[in-house]
Amino acid sequence: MEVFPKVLVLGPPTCYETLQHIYSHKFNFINPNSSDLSLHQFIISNHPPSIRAILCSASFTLTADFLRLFPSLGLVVTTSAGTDHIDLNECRRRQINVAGAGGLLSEDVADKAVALLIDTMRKISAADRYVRTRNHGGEWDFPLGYKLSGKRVGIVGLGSIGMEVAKRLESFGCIILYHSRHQRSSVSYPFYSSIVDLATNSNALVICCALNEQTKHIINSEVLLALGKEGFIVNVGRGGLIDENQLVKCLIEGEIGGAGLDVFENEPHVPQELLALDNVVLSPHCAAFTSESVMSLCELVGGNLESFFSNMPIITPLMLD
Ligand SMILES: O=CC(=O)O
Repeated sequence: MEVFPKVLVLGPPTCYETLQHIYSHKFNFINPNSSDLSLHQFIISNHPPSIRAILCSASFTLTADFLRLFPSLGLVVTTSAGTDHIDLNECRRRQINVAGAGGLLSEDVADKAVALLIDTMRKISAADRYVRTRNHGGEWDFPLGYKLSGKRVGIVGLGSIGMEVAKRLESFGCIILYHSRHQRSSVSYPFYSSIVDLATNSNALVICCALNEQTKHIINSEVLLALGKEGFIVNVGRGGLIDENQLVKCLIEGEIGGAGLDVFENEPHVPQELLALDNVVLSPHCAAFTSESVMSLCELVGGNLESFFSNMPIITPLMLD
């Protein structure tokens, strides 16, 4: 009987069902989330020593301790653009390859960022609620939103997602400014090394950088106050980039104009206070996923696994130096 390489599935990623369908004749997917195997049962089983690859989504945290359960591990494939859920130091130390989504999700995330910005500024979701709850006759008297065209939008993190956001917002007539780890010589947008200065000079901030020790709570109360009462913030990065308690406080006290949030600090928990605010648009961490991106992810993940198990270079390696 042919023995297929074992791939541990954690998360499980949105594309897993399709992937399983296409690749179950090549890989032995082990999904401890399934009804017949719990994670604990899996860990104490005889599987861990023979696991050579892990497939995960951003919702499963791969700590160094967890990775140490797999002495033969050679590859981690994540279906996410972000890699903050993986202990990259441990992967580097053990020379475990890490494959990410590359730039595959950038366009979808950028579309969602722009949608959230327009939604919060033009009150689209609030208008929808308004019509649904007042559709019994009587005058309409809906509050004014803000024009997007001509606004100064500060992008935090001008990587592949940030660049797609900039491109889209330029075509809406916005003026793009940015903050990034380094100034980029390939763009002429004004660069701000200080995020408070960026906020002071922006009507809206779009947060698209990676979460790491340097960027945790990069958006704190000082930044939010600098953004101001008519300023808007959109987060399609990670919840931990914003000090959520301070964000909630600023929204309640009217210190900023509104927020469009795809991500939260303690997912799937969303602070109760946000649910009651009409100037906040909430989304369940799904900016990256469309029918099309999930199909493309399947192909990419399958390609990365096939390359790894045939000793070829993986397609979208993360450079761990
Ligand atoms: O959040 C989703 C991703 O990182 O792709």
